[in-house]
Amino acid sequence: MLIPIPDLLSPAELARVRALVDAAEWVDGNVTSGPQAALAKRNEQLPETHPAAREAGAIILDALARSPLFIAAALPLKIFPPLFNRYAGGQNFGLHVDNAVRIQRGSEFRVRSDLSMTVFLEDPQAYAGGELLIEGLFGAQSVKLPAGHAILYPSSSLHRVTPVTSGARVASFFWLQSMVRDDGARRILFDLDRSIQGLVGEVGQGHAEVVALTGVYHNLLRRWADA
Ligand SMILES: O=C(O)CCC(=O)C(=O)O
Ligand SMILES: [Fe+2]
Repeated sequence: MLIPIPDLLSPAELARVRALVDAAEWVDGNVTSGPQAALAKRNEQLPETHPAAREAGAIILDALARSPLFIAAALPLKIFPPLFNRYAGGQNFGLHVDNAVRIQRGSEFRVRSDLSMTVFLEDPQAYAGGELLIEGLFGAQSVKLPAGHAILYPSSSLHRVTPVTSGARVASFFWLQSMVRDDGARRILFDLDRSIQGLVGEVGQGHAEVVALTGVYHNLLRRWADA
């Protein structure tokens, strides 16, 4: 399931993140790749431990924590510290699948990648190409969102970034481990949550059926969640 998170970053947060990452020194993106991704990956990245990446990453993590849509869709357990990439001059990332387990450099922190996320940090009009193409059951979907918007997609899906033929595409990307590992189960919970929120808008939080359905939601979550 592909879930766009519109306006994840406020304009002020976006400006701050861009000021931080634009001023930093970028390196070859293959510093964090495994051997297979290295064949496919042509871009630049901020080093994982760069102070600008840490500070900009913290802004993104704060934005995620206050997004009800993100929380409902991802049911996050552990989030890998956000990384930053940039593509220009024809750079691209060929078809690949993300590593199943990510280990943070110099720490014990490890995350099973259930979901991958890209936060777009440049306006789509400012560069040509740079679409994120994600393959799924219903074919490939092309994603190129306004700056400050994000896309959440299953880490199990094959995906690629098409060549950026003019301008530069700047983004944050990272992985997360969900409390609910199975994509189908997480989808059911998300649909149920959205329906309950819709009903709350119609009949109010205290309505008996809303209370009962909220119970169903939590009882399913209790069955499926690792917390
Ligand atoms: O740049 C992107 O949107 C995705 C990057 C990506 O797929 C990766 O680093 O594994
Ligand atoms: Fe990827």
